[in-house]
Amino acid sequence: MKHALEISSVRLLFGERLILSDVYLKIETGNIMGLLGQNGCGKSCLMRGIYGTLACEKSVSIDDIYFLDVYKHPQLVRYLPQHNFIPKWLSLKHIFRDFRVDFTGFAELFPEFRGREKAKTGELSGGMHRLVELYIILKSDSQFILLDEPFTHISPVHNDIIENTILSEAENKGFLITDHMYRRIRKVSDPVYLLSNGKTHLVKEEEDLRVLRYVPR
Ligand SMILES: Nc1ncnc2c1ncn2[C@@H]1O[C@H](COP(=O)(O)OP(=O)(O)OP(=O)(O)O)[C@@H](O)[C@H]1O
Repeated sequence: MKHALEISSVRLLFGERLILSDVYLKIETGNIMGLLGQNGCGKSCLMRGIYGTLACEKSVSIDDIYFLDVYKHPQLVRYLPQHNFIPKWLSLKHIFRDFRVDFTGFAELFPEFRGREKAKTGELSGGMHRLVELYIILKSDSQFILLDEPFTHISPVHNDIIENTILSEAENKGFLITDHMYRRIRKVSDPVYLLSNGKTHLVKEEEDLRVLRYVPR
């Protein structure tokens, strides 16, 4: 079944500083929407605003039902924040069970985790910890997935596997992804927007990124 996440009238001010202004996005099942933008332009704030963990003016609906706090409905939306969110004392077994994600499938894709089900995330390297968080979010049973910097901290070979996993999960989900690995974002996403001066600009080709001063000329 196809679902639609619609975000409109997003406006965020910190003091006098306007961070987001009249942002509109529509993500449907099967869409992988990419979001690029300079450091500090408001990408994470936008995701947190949609998710409901940052207060801002907004209208967020899924299939025409409006939500202020969609984070209370993990079957609808899951969010990978920029920073680690799983406590270091939890075992992989515990985490995969809580998120109802199959550990065996994970260990088949990433053989270095084979036999490590009882390991705690605190025993993993930073990148492996991140990989666990990323995988359980994108494999979770949810209609829409927001990923804040999924590719950062992950090695290129693992990122190729993650890219393929996102593509296959997108058969039944909609994604909003932001990362500074803009070539990966452009490869996996369509459409791609660049957030600048609080507004979204559609990116069709690499030259647009130069014109919008995201990449150097
Ligand atoms: N609680 C807050 N109070 C005041 N300003 C804030 C607060 N949270 C974020 N900001 C500011 O809002 C702006 C947008 O922050 P945000 O984290 O969304 O940027 P970003 O686009 O995700 O950047 P990056 O690519 O560096 O992660 C930044 O200038 C940041 O300093």
